[in-house]
Amino acid sequence: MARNKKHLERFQYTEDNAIEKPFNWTQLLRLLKYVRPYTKTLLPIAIVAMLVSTLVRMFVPVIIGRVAFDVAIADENIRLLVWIVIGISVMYLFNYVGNLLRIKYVNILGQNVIYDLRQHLFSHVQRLSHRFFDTKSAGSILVRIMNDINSLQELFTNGIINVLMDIVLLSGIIVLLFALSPKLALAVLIIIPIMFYISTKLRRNIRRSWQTVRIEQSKLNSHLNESLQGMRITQAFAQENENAEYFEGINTTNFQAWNDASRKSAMFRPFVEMSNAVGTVILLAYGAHLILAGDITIGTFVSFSFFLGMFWEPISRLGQMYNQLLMAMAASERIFEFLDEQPNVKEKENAVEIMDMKGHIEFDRVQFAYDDKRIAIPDLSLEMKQGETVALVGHTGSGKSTIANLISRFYDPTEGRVKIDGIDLQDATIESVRSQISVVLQDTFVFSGTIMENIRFGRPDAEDEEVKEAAKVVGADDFIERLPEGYFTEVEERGNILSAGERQLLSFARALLADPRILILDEATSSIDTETEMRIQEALNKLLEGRTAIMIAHRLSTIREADRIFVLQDGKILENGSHEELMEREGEYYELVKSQFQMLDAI
Ligand SMILES: Nc1ncnc2c1ncn2[C@@H]1O[C@H](COP(=O)(O)OP(=O)(O)OP(=O)(O)O)[C@@H](O)[C@H]1O
Repeated sequence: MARNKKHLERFQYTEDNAIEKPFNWTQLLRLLKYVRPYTKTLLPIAIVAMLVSTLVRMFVPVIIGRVAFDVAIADENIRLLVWIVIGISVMYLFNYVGNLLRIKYVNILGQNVIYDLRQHLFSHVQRLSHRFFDTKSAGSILVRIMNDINSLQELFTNGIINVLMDIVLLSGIIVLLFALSPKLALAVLIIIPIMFYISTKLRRNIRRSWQTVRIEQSKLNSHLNESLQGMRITQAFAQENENAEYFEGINTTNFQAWNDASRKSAMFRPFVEMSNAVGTVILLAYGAHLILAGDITIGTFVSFSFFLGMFWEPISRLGQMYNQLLMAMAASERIFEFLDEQPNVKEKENAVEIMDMKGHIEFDRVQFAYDDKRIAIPDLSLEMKQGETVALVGHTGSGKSTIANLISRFYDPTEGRVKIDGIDLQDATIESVRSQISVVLQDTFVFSGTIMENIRFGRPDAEDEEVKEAAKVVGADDFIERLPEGYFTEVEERGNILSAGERQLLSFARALLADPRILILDEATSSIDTETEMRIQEALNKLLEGRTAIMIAHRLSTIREADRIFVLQDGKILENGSHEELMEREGEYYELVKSQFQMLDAI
């Protein structure tokens, strides 16, 4: 059994997925702020509609008991009885219309709030810095924007109004019961705490047990899946017995979870019926006694029996609502955690626009660390002149991409300054910096849409002709024209119908269209074969013309033409100069080139 437990440790149910959290007023008030824009429009309509239908439901039993029974029937007044029937029918009509309007407006309100919240969260997440995305998986962000917000839907659609309605209904009924007969009211209301217990505690207990069942089932599924996939290995190592023991452990836990949940569920209905029965017995016994003693009329007794049947619904809903609130606490905690996240790269209030960027880049004693533990760049000073093509080379992890990230201001240096045209990037507006810099990455991201739209992403206001021209310059139009619908071919997200090289040509076109002052090519030519490479070398030269360009490449053949090459190691510059100068020096660069040639020779 100990072994089974060890095995189970592999399938942890993490705290991040907590389904419920304790109730928290501050959080609830913060959530309710999203209703504020509708407090003058949708909310009042829904509340009035709710009040109308609730009042009808509250007064009909009194009219039936105290007027129909005690007056009309007692006096055999048929005329009055007919009027009562007509009156109640009209009231029910109001009730019907009230319900209709309440449900309609409550749904619109809920949808609006969910829409606002999702929009707010998405635009906030979009503004967060790279550092945030470094530490969060896309999946976990997706879950918060979709599932967590969805789980608040019920709270905002029915929750708020239902709570109001149920509180009005319950307190109204209690007041009426006391007005009709305080003694009988006291006796009958004993069942309310029992009902509360059933609807909150017992129900929550049941729900949690079913959650455990689901968790156990998913563990069982994962284990089964893994077992079947690894069957050959299991058999090859003759581990069937061990495996069967593991399986038995998970299977037993699953079985126990089911038993527990079914046992608790089975208690629910009998409990509800029992509490109703207790109420009925009290009403019948004590009510009859009071009638005989002349304390209450038959009509009062009738009203009481109507009201008794009306208790369960609001109490049950309030209990359910409370449980839902605890679930909303967990979801909103996760949502607010993201909303409270501030971008690491902040814009100063008096930030300046870098107009007509020239592209002169300077690193002034820059230090940078992604986290507290490791320093990616200890102390770097360098200069890239306007219009220069600079190549960054060095082993994996030497800091090439980090330098590019600092130029685009995806991160701020921990110390020192990065300047463009003499302006410290931390004093400039983010938009003015990034809009004049283009980054072409090795893994080109293709959005779902047409090829045309994907290239136009570089400059949304570009005409079709300009898009085509850009594609032509980088030599991408050949393959685009060959696609079934040319520029209007739809590519799915990530562009699976295109080869890696084609995707890269596409990103060149995108960058050219954007016409940036600074161009960063991060391993951008790695997926292009040697033949295509030669073909686009010329195009690349066009792309680089008149701009400052930073090329990051492992394949040293692509950077031979660069004006200057920086050789990096551990975030420091080992040497810099043109290809010829560095080859002559026979230093680190020379070694790198030599080792690449040896590798090629060996192939
Ligand atoms: N987002 C990140 N979070 C934490 N550390 C990072 C992150 N990105 C890079 N690093 C670390 O910073 C150092 C420099 O990385 P960088 O990506 O700049 O290297 P590189 O020279 O571009 O490498 P490669 O050639 O493999 O792309 C490495 O030690 C790397 O582990």
